[in-house]
Amino acid sequence: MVIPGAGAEPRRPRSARYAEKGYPNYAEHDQCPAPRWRSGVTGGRANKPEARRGRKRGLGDAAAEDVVVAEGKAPPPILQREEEAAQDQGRKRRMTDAAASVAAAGKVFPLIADEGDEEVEVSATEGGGDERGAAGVCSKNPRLRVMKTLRAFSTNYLHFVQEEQRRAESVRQELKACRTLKRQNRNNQHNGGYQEAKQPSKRPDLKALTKMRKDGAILYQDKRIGHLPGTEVGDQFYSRAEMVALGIHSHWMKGIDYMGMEYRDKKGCENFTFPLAICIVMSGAYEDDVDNADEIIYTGQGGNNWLGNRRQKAEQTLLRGNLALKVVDYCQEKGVQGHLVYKYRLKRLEGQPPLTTSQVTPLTTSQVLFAHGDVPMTISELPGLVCEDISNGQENFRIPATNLVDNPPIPPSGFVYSKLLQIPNDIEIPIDSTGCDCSEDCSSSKNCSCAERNGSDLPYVSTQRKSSKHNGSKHNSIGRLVEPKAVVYECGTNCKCHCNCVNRTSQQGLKYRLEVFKTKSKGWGVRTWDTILPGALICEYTGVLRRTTEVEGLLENNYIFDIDCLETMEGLDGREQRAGSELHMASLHSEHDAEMASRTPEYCIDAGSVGNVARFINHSCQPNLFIQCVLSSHSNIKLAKVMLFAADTIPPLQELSYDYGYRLDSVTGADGNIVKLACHCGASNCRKRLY
Ligand SMILES: C[S@@+](CC[C@H](N)C(=O)[O-])C[C@H]1O[C@@H](n2cnc3c(N)ncnc32)[C@H](O)[C@@H]1O
Repeated sequence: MVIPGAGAEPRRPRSARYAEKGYPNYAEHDQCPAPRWRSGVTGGRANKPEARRGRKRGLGDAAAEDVVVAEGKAPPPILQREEEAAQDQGRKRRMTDAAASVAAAGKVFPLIADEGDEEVEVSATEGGGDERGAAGVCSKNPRLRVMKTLRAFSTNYLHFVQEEQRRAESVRQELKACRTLKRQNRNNQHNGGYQEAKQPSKRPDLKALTKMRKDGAILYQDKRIGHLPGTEVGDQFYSRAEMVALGIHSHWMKGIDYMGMEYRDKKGCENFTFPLAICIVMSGAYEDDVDNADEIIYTGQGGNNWLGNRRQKAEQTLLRGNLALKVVDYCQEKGVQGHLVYKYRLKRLEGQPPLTTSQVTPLTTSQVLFAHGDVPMTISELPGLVCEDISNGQENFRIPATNLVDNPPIPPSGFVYSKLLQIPNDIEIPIDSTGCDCSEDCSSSKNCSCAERNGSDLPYVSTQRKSSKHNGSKHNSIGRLVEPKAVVYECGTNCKCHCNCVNRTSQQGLKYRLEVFKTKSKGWGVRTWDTILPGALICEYTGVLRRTTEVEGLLENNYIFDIDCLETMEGLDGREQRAGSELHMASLHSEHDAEMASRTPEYCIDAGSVGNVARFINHSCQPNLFIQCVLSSHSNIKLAKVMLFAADTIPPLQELSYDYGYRLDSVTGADGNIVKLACHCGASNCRKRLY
């Protein structure tokens, strides 16, 4: 058959989609720190600093079918083609093996090379690809490089959001100083300010990409045909900018990424015909798209009213990306709005792993449910529902529990839910007598003393969250931690700002719908129903505040968390050390010399019999959360609150996890022997043991 485009054996492009339309609100974190866990096995090691310092606590190708329409001839409709193909082959099959590329909303389906296939890497400048990763990060594990690059993008993004908000605020203040608009217009300087305020600044996500390009931090800097190491079937991207940061897709807006005619003579490209599509994004923006996860009907690019109602407003042409994708099964037909659009049928390659979400949940069907970032579920419909709300109404959202593992299914038991940390009478929490003088939100204040304590900027930036009809959230603005610190100083009792001030982010309760579910090998776990953005607060780790000496020797309590800001920041064996931590450590030392005298944590949080949803969050060697110590109404870091934040964009139904931070062989039993616990996190870099 004729394949205009593909010469010999076609290689498979990647196809991808991102979960939400529009550009995202990101954040980032470099490395997940080590929280502080105590094993209930014995209290033997609790007073051994060397044990504590360990890991122990704390913490298609478009290619494919050669069904191509002869130039100038109207192609038959897809289904007709399909039928023809099926008849041709004498079996019920929709497309040939070759015709298989695909994605489900928000997922990447790196197309798996056949055995013996070599990945073709093509540099725009010379043969051979270039993958440097997040600003020169040289991890050998491609998956870790992908994670680090995404986190680097988020950090950059949040910094630029913060910078933009500062700029806008200073212009606003300047304008406020003008008495009347009339006077502003007469006054050149102020008019200049007004103009500046009106000038849209470059988008923070694009600024972040520019910076990453400049720093050589884009992971795959040159276009490639085929699978990109480190990306996996089921990966979801919140924005195309993330994909550009990785180098999966080269444009932040266009749907089809392709290699143009200039690649014809490049080394390694001899067997291809160009232009050749290498990656597509299915974002939900085209109303003519159909997404069945294993098979999608993809609308070509162009003619969409991006800035208006996002409907098709003009006919598409068979140029650029559309031409590059014209190598599979495609046709031209009238779309929903009556304009001619190009449609391409793309199918998953046989043998690809199933979608991650369908592996973890019985909720998913073959339909892609998460195009807008949330699971459209009601609690009463949940399969395996054993409890409608483990929080008994204490949280902003109900937290259901499901159990599809035990027979008969049983709910979580043996604890009392408490949204707040319980303070026993014999532990006195100091209260600071000072606070900031800001009115309303501290982010709009020029001289916030709480910002100063955090090193001049507030630790959080407020970003808008897309409203979701599913979660009924009234919380459209989300405070996100720009980067992890040894300690975050929030506004507290004596601050004059409003309770919705962004610098009270951890005091505002749950912002995402969570579910406690029974896992096959780790007991209960927690997963999200909403897309969680990097830097967003998940929840506090609550329980009963105790002296560490009290819990020594407590057997069978797997829910004790040592409060140790230093170790959380330093990480374990340097593994989880966060970017800039030396700086934070230095400032922490200078401010808290007295408390630092002893490195032994004095207090811990015992969630054994009283606690919140955090007590169900499991350990992972490749976690998506990290621990952050937070101080608000007092300054004693030994009594800091322990908060869990998102390290990455976490798609719906993904299990939440953090690194418990045990060091191997650091836990001993009552008999003095080392106790081991197997890890079932399933990460590619799993250490196989929690301790
Ligand atoms: C704080 S609890 C987490 C919630 C717990 N799964 C439950 O059912 O309540 C910690 C305990 O969960 C289990 N656990 C957590 N992460 C695990 C992992 N990656 N592999 C195996 N077991 C894990 C271990 O028994 C651990 O002592």
